[in-house]
Amino acid sequence: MKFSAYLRQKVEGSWQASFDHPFVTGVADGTLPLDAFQHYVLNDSYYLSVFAKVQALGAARATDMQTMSRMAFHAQGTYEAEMDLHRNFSVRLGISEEQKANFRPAPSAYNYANHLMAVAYTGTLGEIIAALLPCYWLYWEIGERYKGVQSPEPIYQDWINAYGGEWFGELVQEQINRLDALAELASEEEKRRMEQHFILSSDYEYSFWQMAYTLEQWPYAEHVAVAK
Ligand SMILES: Cc1ncc(CO)c(N)n1
Repeated sequence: MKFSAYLRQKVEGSWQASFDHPFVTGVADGTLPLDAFQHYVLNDSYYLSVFAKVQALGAARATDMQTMSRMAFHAQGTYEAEMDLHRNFSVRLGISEEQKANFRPAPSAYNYANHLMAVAYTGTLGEIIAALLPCYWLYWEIGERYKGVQSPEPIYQDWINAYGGEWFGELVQEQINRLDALAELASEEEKRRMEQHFILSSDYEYSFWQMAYTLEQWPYAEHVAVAK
């Protein structure tokens, strides 16, 4: 069995929970409150800026020019495609400059980003890809599941379309193949760490929906109390 297939099996439960999460089903059927999506967009913009940095750190860790160039291309892609999408959402959701200026990532977004950063600075390229892969792969599966779905909310429809696109599928497959190639060369000990990172990232993906859906804040958030 390919290492990617082995990992996919391991996270069946948490990925299914993501597919069934009211944030995800609410995007598709339009029942998700817009303030939850706004909370998601703000936190995801922060998350994606770290995601791109980790892709670039992966580029720096590569031992051949081809892999380095591809990882750098992926970092650029995150910046262009995903940040573009988010800029567009920010305008349509009416997120103000003040909201952006005062924004602090919620605990779950901050923890997930720091998990990726820790792996980027301490792990091998195989470990970095393993930590990044659920972000790609889970969203791709969501995009596939909701292909053909027409959400009553046009903003949500654009989000669904972004992850069901052909261009995204190709990027995901490339990273799955990269993970399998690196796993072939990895020791049992390294593969064990790759598995841990993949599972932890999958758990954080689930937490991210929950964070958005519950409008998660830091327990002590004076600025929120003052604003109310
Ligand atoms: C939290 C999260 N995971 C994955 C993606 C897809 O790249 C995203 N935009 N945000």
